[in-house]
Order: sequence, then structure tokens, then C-alpha cells
Amino acid sequence: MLKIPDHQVAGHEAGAGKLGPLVDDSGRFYKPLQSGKRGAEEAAFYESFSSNTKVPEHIRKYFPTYYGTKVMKASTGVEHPHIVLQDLASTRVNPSIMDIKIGSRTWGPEASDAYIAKCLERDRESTSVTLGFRLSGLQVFINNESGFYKPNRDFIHKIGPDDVRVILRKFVSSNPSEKLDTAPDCSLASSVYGGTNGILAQLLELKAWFEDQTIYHFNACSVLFMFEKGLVLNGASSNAEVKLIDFAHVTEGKGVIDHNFLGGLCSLIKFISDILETMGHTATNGQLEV
Ligand SMILES: Nc1ncnc2c1ncn2[C@@H]1O[C@H](COP(=O)(O)OP(=O)(O)OP(=O)(O)O)[C@@H](O)[C@H]1O
Ligand SMILES: O=P(O)(O)O[C@@H]1[C@H](O)[C@H](O)[C@@H](OP(=O)(O)O)[C@H](OP(=O)(O)O)[C@H]1O
Repeated sequence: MLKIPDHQVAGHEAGAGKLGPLVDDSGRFYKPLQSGKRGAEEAAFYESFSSNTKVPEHIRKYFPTYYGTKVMKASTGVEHPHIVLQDLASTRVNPSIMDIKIGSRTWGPEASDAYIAKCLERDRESTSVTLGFRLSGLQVFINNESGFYKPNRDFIHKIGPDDVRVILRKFVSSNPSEKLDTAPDCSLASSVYGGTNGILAQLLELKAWFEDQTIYHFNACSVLFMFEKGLVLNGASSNAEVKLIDFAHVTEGKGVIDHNFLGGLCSLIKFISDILETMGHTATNGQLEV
């Protein structure tokens, strides 16, 4: 049975007459090919990436598994080609998820002047230019009674660097709320951001690859942070995951480092490290002891 995903936090959403992703009960996520070159280029990226032997195995786990493309009835009711992916949320019950678009620049080298102008406006209005990344959307599970803290898109579009800092803290707090002025307790920071398998460790592993890889330039891609609060509270070992998604603007690296993505990633790492440091973790050799 196909349905609209329960846990989408950003991007184009399926609705009455609106094209958006669908999921099934076997753990697959169907992303409709976007209009123009974007859909075809995203599918081409997945084809290239999934067969590229230069991508190390320990890096592949940061990407959703790709199952090809399929023409099928879309959310609009009309037949449309879709990219078939692993549904990253399918094994989770109440996932806390954050989508962070990486890079101070969100277009590729061959973008038209009109497209650059559209992106530049968004990059300047958001924290992309100042921080090298911006929050695209999030949901944080509070409890069964209150459900999720899920700020709306208009609010997310307006936030500045200080708000980003607060929201990254709220994401790992027991008391997230609509107000930006409350003090998030960061009670889950050590388990979610810290630890040998936590989000910081995963970001550092990705960073090491980005310092070296020159195969692709990940223009306008997002990292997804995901964890299950219930498992953290039960003391299970870290269930936090980092994934990369949204590859409609990936271009060839042509032997050059993806400095736009790498810079944004370093900036995000600094924000996460700062949160852990304020929780009493100490930095040694550029890595945090957690
Ligand atoms: N493989 C996946 N499994 C589960 N959820 C996913 C997956 N890919 C994307 N999502 C969800 O869908 C959202 C949008 O994904 P994506 O960025 O690929 O779509 P988009 O419409 O291209 O976005 P944009 O408008 O930012 O370009 C993500 O924030 C995430 O919540
Ligand atoms: O961050 P938001 O508010 O979700 O805005 C969307 C985001 O900037 C996407 O990256 C962009 O798709 P592209 O990157 O593929 O251009 C999309 O453009 P669109 O609405 O023209 O598809 C925007 O609506």
C-alpha cells in the first residue's frame, strides 16, 4: 500500500494534486522525478554512485540504498517516473529528524543566471551564506501526549545563526518548545551527538572523505540527522544516524575538492562540537572525547 510519508520534514510534499514522495510498507521511498533536468540528474547521480567502485564501503552507508527508477501512479493520481530508495524512516517509530542543506552556495557551475538569482536570494535570506548551511526542516519527538515539535516552513526560513544554535540544542533536549527563548536542556546531547557512533563521529568520518574525494560536487544536498528518543532513554547504544539526501544538483568533481560542501560540513561540525563542549566534553586533537 502506497501512502504519504508520516515523517517528511522538508522538500516537496504530496497532497491534493501535488507531486510528492510516497512510501510503501516494504520500506521503500518513492521520490517523483522533479521537473526540468533535476529529476533526470538525480536519477543519473544514483546510477553513477551505486556502481562507482571508487566510493569506499564505509561511506556508502551514509546514502540511502537505490533500487532504480519506476513509472508508477504518483501522488497526483497520474503515472510518473519515481526514484526508488530505501525509506530511511521505515524502521523507526517516533523519529526525531533534521534536514540541513549544506553549502553557502546552492547551485552548480552550469546553473542559469535566473536560477542563480533565485538561489542566491534564498541563501542570503537564510543562514546558508553566513554559516555555510541552513536548516530546511525538522521534527523532534516530545512524548506520546504532545507528539512532535515541528516548526513550520515560514518560521524555519526566517531563523538566523543564533536561532540555529538554539534549534540544534532543542533537537537533543527533553523540553523542545515553540519559543526560541527557552533554555533547551540538551539532556540527550551526549547520546545523540556524542559517543563513538554518535552524530559528531559520523560527521567527522564524512568530513575525512570530503577532504579527499574529488568525484562529485554535492551542490544543494542535505544531511539528515535521525534518532529515536525512546531508544536513547532506554539506554540502548546510539541509534543516531547521519544520511545524505537530495542529489538533483550534483555535478562532476573533475579532480577538485568539493570545498563548498566541505566548508559547510566543517561549520556544522563546529556547532555540534560546541554543544558537546558546553555539556562538559573536552576536545583533544581536534576530536571531542565523549
Ligand atoms: N530516502 C528517504 N527516506 C525517508 N525520508 C526521506 C528520504 N529522502 C528524503 N526524505 C524526506 O523527504 C524530505 C525531502 O527530501 P528531498 O530533499 O530529497 O526532496 P526535495 O523535494 O528534492 O527537496 P528540496 O525541495 O529541498 O529540493 C527530507 O527532508 C526527508 O524528510
Ligand atoms: O527550502 P525550501 O523552502 O523548501 O525551498 C525549496 C528548496 O530551495 C529547493 O532546493 C528548491 O528546489 P531546487 O533546489 O531543486 O531548485 C525548491 O525549488 P522549487 O520550488 O522551484 O522546486 C524550493 O522550493
